[in-house]
Amino acid sequence: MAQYSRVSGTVGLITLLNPPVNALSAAVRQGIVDMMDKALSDRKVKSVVICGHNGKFCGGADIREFSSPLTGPLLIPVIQGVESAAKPVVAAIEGVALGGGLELALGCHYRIAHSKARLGLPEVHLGLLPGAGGSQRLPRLIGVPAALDIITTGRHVTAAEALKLGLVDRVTDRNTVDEAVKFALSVADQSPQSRRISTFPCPHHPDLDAVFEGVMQRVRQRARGALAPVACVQAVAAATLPFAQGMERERELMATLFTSGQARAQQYHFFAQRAVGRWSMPSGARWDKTKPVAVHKAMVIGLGTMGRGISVALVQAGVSVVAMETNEKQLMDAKQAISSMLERGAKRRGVAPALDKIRYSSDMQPAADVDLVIEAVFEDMALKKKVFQQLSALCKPGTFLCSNTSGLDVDQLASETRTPELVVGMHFFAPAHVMKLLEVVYGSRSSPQAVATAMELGKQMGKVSVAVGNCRGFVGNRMLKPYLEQAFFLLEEGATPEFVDQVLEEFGFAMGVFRMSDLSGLDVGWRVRKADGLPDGHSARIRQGCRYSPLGDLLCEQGRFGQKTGRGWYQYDKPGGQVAKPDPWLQDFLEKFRTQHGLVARRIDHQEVLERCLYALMNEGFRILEDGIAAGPEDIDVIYVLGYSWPPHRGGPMFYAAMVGLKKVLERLEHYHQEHPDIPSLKPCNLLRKLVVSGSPPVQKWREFLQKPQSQL
Ligand SMILES: CC/C=C\CC(=O)SCCNC(=O)CCNC(=O)[C@H](O)C(C)(C)COP(=O)(O)OP(=O)(O)OC[C@H]1O[C@@H](n2cnc3c(N)ncnc32)[C@H](O)[C@@H]1OP(=O)(O)O
Repeated sequence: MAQYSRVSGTVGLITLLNPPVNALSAAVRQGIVDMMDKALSDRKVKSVVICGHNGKFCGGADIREFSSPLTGPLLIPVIQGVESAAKPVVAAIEGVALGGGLELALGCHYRIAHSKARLGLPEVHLGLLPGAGGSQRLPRLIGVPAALDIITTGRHVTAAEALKLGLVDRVTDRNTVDEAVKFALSVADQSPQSRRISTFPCPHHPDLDAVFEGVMQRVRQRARGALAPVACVQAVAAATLPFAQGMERERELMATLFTSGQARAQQYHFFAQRAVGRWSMPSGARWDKTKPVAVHKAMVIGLGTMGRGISVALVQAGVSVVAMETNEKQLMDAKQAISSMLERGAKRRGVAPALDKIRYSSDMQPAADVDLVIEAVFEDMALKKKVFQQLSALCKPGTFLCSNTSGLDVDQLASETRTPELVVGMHFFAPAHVMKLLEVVYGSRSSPQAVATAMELGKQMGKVSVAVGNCRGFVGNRMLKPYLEQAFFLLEEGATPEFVDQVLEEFGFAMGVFRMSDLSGLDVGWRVRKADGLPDGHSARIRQGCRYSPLGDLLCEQGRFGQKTGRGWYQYDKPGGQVAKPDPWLQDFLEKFRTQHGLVARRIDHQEVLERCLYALMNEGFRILEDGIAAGPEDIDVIYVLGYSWPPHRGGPMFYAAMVGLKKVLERLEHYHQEHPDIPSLKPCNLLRKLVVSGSPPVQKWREFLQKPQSQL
């Protein structure tokens, strides 16, 4: 809803009131209409200010309303009503003006922003476009190139940048509403006629065609099949037409997006990202019943790529860091690298680099005086255990001990310490100062407070933290295994790496499985498999009664580790090269392999690649839910979108399973398992069967079918 009062004698003040972000629900839209009527019919009122309750202008349309039939007045006429008002209307922007919130501000005749406010049109992240006139008014106000940038990236603009762009008229450090009221008084006698953005022509640009072509090309490349970014460009292109025609085009494009499955997927992802913050543990411990401990000082042990990124993320979050590395040369290199990462980051954010927040050490002693340690040494259990033993002896009581591991047993590490309750896994993703995902892994003895502290620290670092149980590979890497396996089996059966990658990239992954494997290095998994007892030079296709593909191992035995060696599943022009080219050697190798094992290459189609790779991955997701390793499908989906480049417009693997239809997924898995009975990951899991028998409920209802979770190894 909206509140109305008359202030300073002649200013009508309308306050949007819908905590926490004053989203434009039906009641708020109706409130704006009613309060505008009141202000315009009050003879004493000469000008109007619109502001938001509690220091937040408006977070946009109420996204929750998108899933049911719209009620109340539509936002477009509400904004038109504001713009066409005969009295000047000023937007007082504090906190955020996003989406429909900024569109409402664009309907006002003047915009005053607080210096800390953020403005943006992030609809593209919800699978939409700014469909309440934003795609038409913004380019008219700030020009096509700047509008295209803001609309297609959905990024938030600071008040300072908004002022530079001409998006706001004034920026203030003082009370924004008071300033806006003063401003409204000063323009009370002026006609708003010349301030109506819908009447502006689109500013001239010498080569608009080239601008649109360039942006469209970039957007299509980045979009990976997402419809919204492309529609955003098309909508802005319509801003060069007369306003009414542009609005009609915006409406048509919006209607297509609105009913697309993609918008549903991205809106699900928006709420899923927030839902994972409400974590729970098998013991019944929960986010709202556990207080995290504030971390002022942390230590990072091991300054390889991960340790460096983690140090930077901590410093940028305002935590004092001791970065430790025993190898002096590595320590010096790390210091240089971390300083330049901090400087680059600070430059991007327009602040001073916090170089004084970090100090370096070549020994473990400073661990005695920190609140939390993140161990980020090489992924080797024996080495990590040694570090945890040392930490246990050194740290003061209450210090949280965290391991940046991508899949090792957190309970084993905890058992090396005197305080297993303070031990958790913190699985960062590379580059750790950039990637938004953090898996927080609780072991069987981790205390709720340790989990809450790691979750909160992740949030402070700007990450979306997901609490997961302790099992091999946790959630993300555990699901990756059957996915990779299927890709290897498909090669054995007749596919090529290029074809498998092409299918997965068309689906929307940033990189197909083989290009990704070349980038991250084939040797990483090989070393883990060898540590698990993989015999050298052995190419058997059946291990412990199950199908096994030795292809990756055989490539590693040839020194083909991927990009870093210039050869892997593809060939590169040099070690470290990035352009993947099909390698005739690999074709020959695959043919020989098939002959050696009596395999006849068959034609594998697009559908089989997708179904076998993705359904095997989803099936593991159902098992993870069944085992209680993830608390709900949202947790898995957030992990896959933020950490494994699953296309956001497909929601995540569990959401996608629901979109495809659980019955179909089950049938196809049954079919493939019948064809390949020696591949256990294709055997449909019980939870999937149970959901199908229960009529395939929507993904939001799956939690009702899950047993009480428990930590499992
Ligand atoms: C014709 C169509 C016209 C217009 C289309 C649109 O306007 S689409 C909406 C465009 N707006 C956005 O995309 C903004 C989305 N919100 C945010 O980015 C952040 O929430 C925000 C505003 C920056 C605040 O961030 P903060 O970290 O402070 O809070 P949090 O994200 O946890 O949100 C708090 C709770 O508010 C809920 N919420 C936020 N925005 C909306 C919204 N637009 N509609 C409905 N609900 C919203 C959010 O879900 C949180 O609630 P929770 O119960 O925890 O899920």
